[in-house]
Amino acid sequence: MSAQSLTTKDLSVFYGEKQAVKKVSMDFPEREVVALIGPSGCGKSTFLRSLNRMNDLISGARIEGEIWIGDQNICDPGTDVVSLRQKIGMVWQKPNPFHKSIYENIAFGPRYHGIRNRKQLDEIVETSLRKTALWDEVKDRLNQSGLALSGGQQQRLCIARSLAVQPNILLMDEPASALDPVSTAKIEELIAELKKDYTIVIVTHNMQQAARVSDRTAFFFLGDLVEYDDTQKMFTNPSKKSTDDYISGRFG
Ligand SMILES: Nc1ncnc2c1ncn2[C@@H]1O[C@H](COP(=O)(O)OP(=O)(O)OP(=O)(O)O)[C@@H](O)[C@H]1O
Repeated sequence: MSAQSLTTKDLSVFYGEKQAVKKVSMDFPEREVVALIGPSGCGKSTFLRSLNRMNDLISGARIEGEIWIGDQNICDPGTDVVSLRQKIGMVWQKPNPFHKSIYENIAFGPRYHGIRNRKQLDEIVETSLRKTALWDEVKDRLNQSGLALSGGQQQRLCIARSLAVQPNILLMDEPASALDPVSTAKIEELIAELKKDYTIVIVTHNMQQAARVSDRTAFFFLGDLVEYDDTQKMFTNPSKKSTDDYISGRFG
């Protein structure tokens, strides 16, 4: 099993008594993009956050079931969540660069994980910024604050920051919903490029975006995984009526 393979088995997530995700079993093919869609409150973000144990940070949240990355069940209590989150990066809806320079935003993670050599850090910064097509835009102002960039550039900086610690899997929670159409198109192009190297899971409310960027699509409703199939099939000939209703805008 490769470190890029991701599988959930009967994964449930609870907030106190409330069950937000109900026994979801999914396989995420390596180096493909899977889109999670569904109406507000159906558990997409909760499910996504559980994949790198971010829900641990929410008091009262609890997981049941299994999440396999390669041959490791990351729900096991002995799991090192710091190294887990290194291997499974997360990009949030709103760009959230650190209050640091562009350079330091990228170098922070590798330094935290023990890399001190300046030349090595320089290389990581350049490579990460090139992967997100940001290098040419910022190479002459690496010491400027990351917050001085445009919203779209900030989001690409945050993606570059995730890549700097060499993850295998990227989780993205509505990564373009706060961005203008041009920046959104750049993020979508970037996702298409990144899937050559990474397994990507993206939550989106934008049906066109799901259709454009993903290989497979999962439709969630009230915490259940209703349907999971090739994106083309989901958008042209879904098996379930509720999927069809949602995709064609009849509810949600
Ligand atoms: N921190 C929390 N504490 C308690 N309940 C929560 C918490 N976060 C989410 N929930 C509840 O869990 C359910 C699923 O929420 P979640 O945010 O995962 O849905 P979603 O499909 O991602 O919604 P949206 O598309 O609006 O982001 C909702 O009923 C929500 O109210």
